[in-house]
Amino acid sequence: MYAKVIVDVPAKQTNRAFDYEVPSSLRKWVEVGSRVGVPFGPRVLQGFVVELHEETQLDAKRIKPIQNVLDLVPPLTDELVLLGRWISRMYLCHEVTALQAMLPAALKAKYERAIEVGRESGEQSLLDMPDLQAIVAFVASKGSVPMDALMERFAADGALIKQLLGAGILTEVQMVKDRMSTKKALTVFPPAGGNGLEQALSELPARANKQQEVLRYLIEHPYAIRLTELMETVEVGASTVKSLADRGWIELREVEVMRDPYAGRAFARTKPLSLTEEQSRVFTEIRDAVAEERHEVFLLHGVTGSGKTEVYLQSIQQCLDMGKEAIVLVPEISLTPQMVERFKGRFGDLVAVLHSRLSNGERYDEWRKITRKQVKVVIGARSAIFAPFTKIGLIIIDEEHESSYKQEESPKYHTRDVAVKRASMQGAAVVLGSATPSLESLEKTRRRRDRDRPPYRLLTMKERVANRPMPPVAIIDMREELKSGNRSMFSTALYKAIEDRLHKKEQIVLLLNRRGYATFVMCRTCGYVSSCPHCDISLTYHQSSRMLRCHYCGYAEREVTECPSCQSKHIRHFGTGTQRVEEELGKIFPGIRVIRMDVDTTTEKGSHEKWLTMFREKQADVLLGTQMVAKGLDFPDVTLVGVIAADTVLNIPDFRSAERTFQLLTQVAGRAGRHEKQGEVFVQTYTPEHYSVQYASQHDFIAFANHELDVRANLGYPPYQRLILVTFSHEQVPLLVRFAEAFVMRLKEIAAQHSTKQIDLFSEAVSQDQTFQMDVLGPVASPISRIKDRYRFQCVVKYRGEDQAAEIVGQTVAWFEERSSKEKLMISVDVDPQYLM
Ligand SMILES: Nc1ncnc2c1ncn2[C@@H]1O[C@H](COP(=O)(O)OP(=O)(O)OP(=O)(O)O)[C@@H](O)[C@H]1O
Ligand SMILES: [Zn+2]
Ligand SMILES: [Zn+2]
Repeated sequence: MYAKVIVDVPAKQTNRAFDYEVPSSLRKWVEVGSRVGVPFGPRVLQGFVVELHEETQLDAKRIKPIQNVLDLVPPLTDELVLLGRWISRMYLCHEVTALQAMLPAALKAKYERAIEVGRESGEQSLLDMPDLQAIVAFVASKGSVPMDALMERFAADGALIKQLLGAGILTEVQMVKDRMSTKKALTVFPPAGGNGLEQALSELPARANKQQEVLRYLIEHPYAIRLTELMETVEVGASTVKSLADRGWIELREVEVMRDPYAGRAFARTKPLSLTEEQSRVFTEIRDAVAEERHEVFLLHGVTGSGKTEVYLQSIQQCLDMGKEAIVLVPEISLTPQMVERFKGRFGDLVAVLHSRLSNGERYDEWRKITRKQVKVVIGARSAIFAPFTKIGLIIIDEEHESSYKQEESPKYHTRDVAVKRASMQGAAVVLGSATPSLESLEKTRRRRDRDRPPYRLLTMKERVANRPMPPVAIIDMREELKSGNRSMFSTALYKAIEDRLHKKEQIVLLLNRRGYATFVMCRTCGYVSSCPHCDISLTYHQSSRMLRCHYCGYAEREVTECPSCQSKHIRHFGTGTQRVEEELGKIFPGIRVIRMDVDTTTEKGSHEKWLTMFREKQADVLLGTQMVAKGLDFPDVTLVGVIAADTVLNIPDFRSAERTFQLLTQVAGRAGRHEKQGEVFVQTYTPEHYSVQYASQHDFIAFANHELDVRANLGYPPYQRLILVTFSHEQVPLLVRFAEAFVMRLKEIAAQHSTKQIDLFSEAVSQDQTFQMDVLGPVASPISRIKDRYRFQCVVKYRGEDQAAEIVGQTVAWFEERSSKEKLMISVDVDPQYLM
């Protein structure tokens, strides 16, 4: 038997499957999706088996055998292997990069060197020396000894070991292992039924009372028990238990244990709520698709507080009733304990949770619950879409519009599109839920090709549950505030409202989508702006450390009090960041309790959850933060939401700014008045007339979407045209420009050849009626024209007609890499980019 193996080297030359022989001893174990160690040139590499064949096209004599198999059960399924290939073509990455992304970090390979007894007979005369004999005997007895261990054991005999290696009596092998091992714990095993323990008890001397206690306990509870647990229960030391094991009465051995990040937390079980009319209409549609095992994509547009989660829960129940599995994706920052609780509360131990705040070990163990089929539901961020389930009935993506679903590093996949692809491979239903759906998804519910149905189906929930009203939103024109002499960052109305809530002991959420203290430092005399010496962006002032920091590369310098350019003392912080607001609140409302949540206060593990718990327990009056406070939170006592400056996002030069502004305002407004108490929202802005601000204040997503879709159609932006962003970087500008221009020229040539023939990459995605059309904009300097001393140029490929463009760009990159390999030029390709930076 022969295997096609993708090796663990993300490079162009190795981006294909290589043939290996499957030795008969490994035949039972090697499957598609297995990780194996294979000889590759002088090394041994980890690889993934992607195909198995009885025959090979190559010269069988020259094919090397697979060295070892890393897993008893393959970590990837056939389907994930195919999905990996799809991702590598769609998003132009190496196939192994896509496959690696599907595995928990614990399964990343580690290469170890070990010593074994060699096959060659070598100079056997060496073995007449007793010292050498001892070493060889030791290695032989172990089979294989890690290099370090051998050197440690025979520390004085380095020269001898070398001699043995040189003679081929010992040989060095490279081994591939997992970076993370399973966690083991010493466990006590009494004999079956406690047999013989009574006898043991009678043999113990009277003064060994601790040992007696242990035996008595085990006679009553003749089951395996973790050593630490036994020590705690009977209040004895480890040595007491060990001495019993030494006498052979009980057995003590290491057993694998699972790290459960939610161990010890009790989740109150919840029952399905009786659905509102809107909920039940939507649920029926989803349930039918799941019940009929039909692949269908639903876009669930439900206003904030309309009860989308309950619909998800009951749809999952349907899935479980049919013996199938479900994946729930949630943006990383919305994956709070509160969120987990809602799922664990309904489905208990059938739920595994995967997110980046888990340690590698915890994540690995959660992941293994999936491969062992101990769980049926996975809830997690982005990468949970690769959960190795085999019978998926339903995939839910909550807050589907979130840009964090797009992975920023290679593989730069969009989770939503991967989910739809995976669901189509398994015949599963997909629910994309949001109060502010992405325009890409909305457009797919409207698109009509010939007489076909649109690719997605729109489901709508317009009302909050229990007839709770949407909170009224007041837009406050900050220019007017200035005119009337208010120079503070709080308008009079917002100030009064905060005062009122403090008085009533209700809670407040304040949003400012900018961290730090001020955006930048500028000299009022000469206009000098402090900027990063390595990147072309201004530095941000951080009050607590009194430092200026670059948010791209981490560069930091001391606060300046004098302009480095003109020595003027009129150098000041401009703009407002969360830290500034916190300080100001303290000044205006002495004694106010503020929790600030932004990247700077949530780096520590668990800090995000800690802040939210404190706020829930009403240990603070105000939750102030960046977009982190806008999403998914459900606090009954929040009756006021204030947006300090709606323009922060609007002013970012990106074609999605209006959409992001609308989403952010709608999401944060949705935090108010979700329970019995009525809520109120204030949006401060310098551009009150902007349609994104206006429609958000009216809670009118559809009107916003129609307006914005018109804008996009006119400018030829997504969702009507798709984009690929190609970024070039190099330390020297002239070289960079030459390369970028040559690239674009070659790209246009290749595209011209393609427009005449139809290429069918993945047939279902290629539409016949949309003729392929492609434009290349640029090259131009990137908006951030330098990062870490590398200059950046970019070009944007705009196209219609689905996937061919990726293929064309891929060919151009390949052509290019062959010609520029010595030049240290870096090219990065982002298909469907979320930001054009
Ligand atoms: N059928 C129902 N009967 C009673 N209460 C319900 C029902 N459905 C949902 N709720 C409650 O309504 C509140 C809002 O629901 P949920 O958080 O699911 O809304 P959502 O649509 O996810 O909102 P958001 O988009 O803002 O996160 C929750 O407290 C939930 O327990
Ligand atoms: Zn100056
Ligand atoms: Zn920098």
